[in-house]
Amino acid sequence: MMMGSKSSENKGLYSAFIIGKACCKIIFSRAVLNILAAGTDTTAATSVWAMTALVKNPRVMKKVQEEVRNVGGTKDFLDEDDIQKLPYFKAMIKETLRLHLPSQLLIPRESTDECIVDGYRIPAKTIVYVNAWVIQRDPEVWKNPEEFCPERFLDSAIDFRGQDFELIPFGAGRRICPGIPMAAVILELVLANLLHSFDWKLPQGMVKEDIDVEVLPGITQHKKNHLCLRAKTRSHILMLEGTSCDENN
Ligand code: HEM
Repeated sequence: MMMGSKSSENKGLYSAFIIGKACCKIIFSRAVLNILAAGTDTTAATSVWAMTALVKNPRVMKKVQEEVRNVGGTKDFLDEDDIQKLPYFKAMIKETLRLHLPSQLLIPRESTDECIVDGYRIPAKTIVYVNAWVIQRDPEVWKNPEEFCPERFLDSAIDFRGQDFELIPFGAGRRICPGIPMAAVILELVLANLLHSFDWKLPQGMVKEDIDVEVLPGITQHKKNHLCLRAKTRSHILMLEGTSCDENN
């Protein structure tokens, strides 16, 4: 994608794109937009799914909050160093990405050579779709796959960085998500601080069974219906209201 122009040499990526033809600007802006879309939508959706899973599983919510608060103590803000001391919290994020991965299908691949997968012959040059959602709920791999149970990762080396093919919310191989470090830091900081600073209650009259896990159609799997919760600090209750929550409050 780098544009060949002597004057663009050593002037950085942006110069390489804009010097020359107008279409280079378009390519550059599309590339930036792609990164923004790929990065913001997915992390936002995953944060909502994590909170959804936690309010639906009060046992996990209690356990993860205890861990976060033991480490956070009276601090106002948990930083990246604090988060390294939170094994259960990190396991909770893995479990969220196992059950509620934002991209269910990975980027399509083309097979280079003929091969046999599980008895099926895949000719060369076949477009192959990898369904990570199905892999991550495979009962032959995961015990009680539908259950939200971070404990499964506590004594396990399985990670989401593309080496363990049973957990591939960021994909694997050459086209693996390049945003993993950024996504991990954002998810950890956002969720740890939400759990540290607030208790999360359902709107009056609602029980956890009322919270659905329906998904909006689209490339990124967003929760279809807004997650509406009351955030309660130690000293007072902050009502977090969205327009769609009004009827519940
Ligand atoms: C929870 C957060 C995220 C999830 C679950 C996620 C997931 C994915 C997946 C599944 C792919 C396709 C990988 C494959 O087919 O092997 C992908 C690609 C990509 N992701 Fe992410 N992503 C996340 C956050 C981010 C962030 C924060 C950025 C950038 C700041 C980012 C940038 C990209 C880009 C540019 C690609 C395309 C890579 C290519 O075409 O080769 N993603 N992501």
